[in-house]
Amino acid sequence: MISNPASKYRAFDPVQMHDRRWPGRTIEKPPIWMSTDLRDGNQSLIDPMSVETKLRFFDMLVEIGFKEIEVAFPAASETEFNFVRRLIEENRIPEDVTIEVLTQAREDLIARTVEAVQGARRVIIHMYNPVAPQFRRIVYNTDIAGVKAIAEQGTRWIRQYSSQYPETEWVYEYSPEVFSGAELEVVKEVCDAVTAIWQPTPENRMILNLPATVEMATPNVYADQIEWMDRNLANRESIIISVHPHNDRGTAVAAAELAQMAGADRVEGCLFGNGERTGNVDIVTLALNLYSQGVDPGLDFTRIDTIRHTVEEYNQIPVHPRHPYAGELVFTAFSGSHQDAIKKGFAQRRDGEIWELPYLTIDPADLGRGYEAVVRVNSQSGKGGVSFLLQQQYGLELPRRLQIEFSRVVKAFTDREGREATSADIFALFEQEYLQDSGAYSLADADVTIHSHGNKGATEVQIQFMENGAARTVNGIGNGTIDAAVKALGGNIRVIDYHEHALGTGSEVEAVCYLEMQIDDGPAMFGVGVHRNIISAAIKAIFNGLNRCSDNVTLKAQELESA
Ligand SMILES: CC(=O)SCCNC(=O)CCNC(=O)[C@H](O)C(C)(C)COP(=O)(O)OP(=O)(O)OC[C@H]1O[C@@H](n2cnc3c(N)ncnc32)[C@H](O)[C@@H]1OP(=O)(O)O
Ligand SMILES: CC(C)C(=O)C(=O)O
Repeated sequence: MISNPASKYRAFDPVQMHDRRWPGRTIEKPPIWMSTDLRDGNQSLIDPMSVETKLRFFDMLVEIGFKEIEVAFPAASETEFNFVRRLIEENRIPEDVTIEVLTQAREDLIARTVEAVQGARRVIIHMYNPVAPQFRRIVYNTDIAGVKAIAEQGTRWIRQYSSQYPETEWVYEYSPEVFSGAELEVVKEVCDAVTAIWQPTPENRMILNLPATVEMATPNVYADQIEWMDRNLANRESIIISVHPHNDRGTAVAAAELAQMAGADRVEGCLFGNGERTGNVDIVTLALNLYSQGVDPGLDFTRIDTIRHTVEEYNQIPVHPRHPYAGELVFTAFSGSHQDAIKKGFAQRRDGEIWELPYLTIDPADLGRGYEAVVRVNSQSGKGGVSFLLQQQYGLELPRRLQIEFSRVVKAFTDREGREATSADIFALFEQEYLQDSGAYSLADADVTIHSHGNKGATEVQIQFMENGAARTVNGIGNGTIDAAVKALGGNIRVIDYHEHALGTGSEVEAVCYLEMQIDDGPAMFGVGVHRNIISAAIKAIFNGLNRCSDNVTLKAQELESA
């Protein structure tokens, strides 16, 4: 890089407009979408698509809901030409879908293009020629009158050749190429001249497509350019203003949105932003941005993962894992505070409510994605993520202090392994820590007797267990099972907290008990028990806790006389 970029590059001149209206507007309806995946997307690929691939891509675009699809530059190659013929001859174009084809303003190319679409019910024939000063000077060696004459002549040829097929409904689209870098008065002069030749009416409108062929300025500048055209074009009521933003500065989505606020009726782009250089504007993002604002975009991305995989295969270009809405990781939180907020959001969410999940702009389920990838755990994660996964995948609802205790176990794992802990890893760690019967203590059997004693009921528990290989039997009476079990085991166990819930459903249901306890002055820690019987689950939780602190434990349990 050079130390003085101003010696090589210059800032884009802003549009002089002091009463611009677009900043105060909002987008309340979708634009007319036009997919150019099979044309602008295709022309940017290392290996352009085969006819078969284009046929499958076309079907997918139809399924998503596109009503206008630029299918080819038919004069470019046999593949392009044959693809258009197959669409038409095999009746593959649904009644409500219009195909579009692109041509330069050259007679032979126009003739070939019209030949390619013969027999189609309705066609948008799209002609472009560069009008921007750089192109006039460098590419055409001509002036404003020269580029205007090319546009006019090309439009006449299109009229002439297309009129040979009156059974087709012809819609004309004209693009003053590199609109983004052209003088607005010049663009207006050329576009008005083209309009005057085509003579659109409010009933039969033509499309003026104003491309950011190269994105050259901040998106507000593009919006100003579009608003200027909206306000100054002749015969505006007979014109559909279309935009075609490229993404050279990485702001094509913003440019397309501001352009709609500025008066654009139609947007051309590609799925996931494929296209020349940095790509065309991404229609998936635009559509789902609308959706997230409560506006039906008219395009269906319910199966976003399938669409993404298919497009990756057809384009032979991967979609970035962080691509808005579609990337593999975009609904995934690794960091603790995000996971905590998401977990709380899910816990508080009720069906039918407005979506207000922290960090998740839309419900992944609306795009056919599950919630399992919403939270993933690595060394940046906290208790929220760990407990979310145990709850979502295994139905375990850990009490808060157990979440804190267990997340240390997981943190030690992720630090040690230097990698993500999957749900399976986390559950294995949980099983290892809390659900194993091995250890110094193991429960063999327990009998519970309820003594009514009038209103002052008492519970008696007899427990048979192994302590360091020796069989023992103890007995205790208390206010409830846990109290009685604790007394049977010697009374130096203090229960601090207790939670239980059902696990599973139907005949497979089990009970899980979480018991926080302290032995003598030792640290508080949890034991967990799972059993079909809730009482056994509670006693197992005590034994699990004993095993977890067995190094510091001396039970004061008194052997039963009879044992
Ligand atoms: C911004 C865009 O995406 S525009 C679309 C671009 N897409 C493509 O180009 C893909 C398909 N293109 C092709 O396959 C080829 O370019 C073809 C078959 C159409 C034409 O190929 P060629 O005849 O070899 O011409 P080439 O592409 O090199 O074009 C250059 C010539 O066309 C002229 N030209 C370029 N664009 C246009 C236009 N829109 N209208 C009129 N003339 C044009 C150039 O000035 C140049 O003329 P010159 O030879 O007199 O200097
Ligand atoms: C043909 C035109 C619309 C184009 O692709 C561009 O300007 O980027």
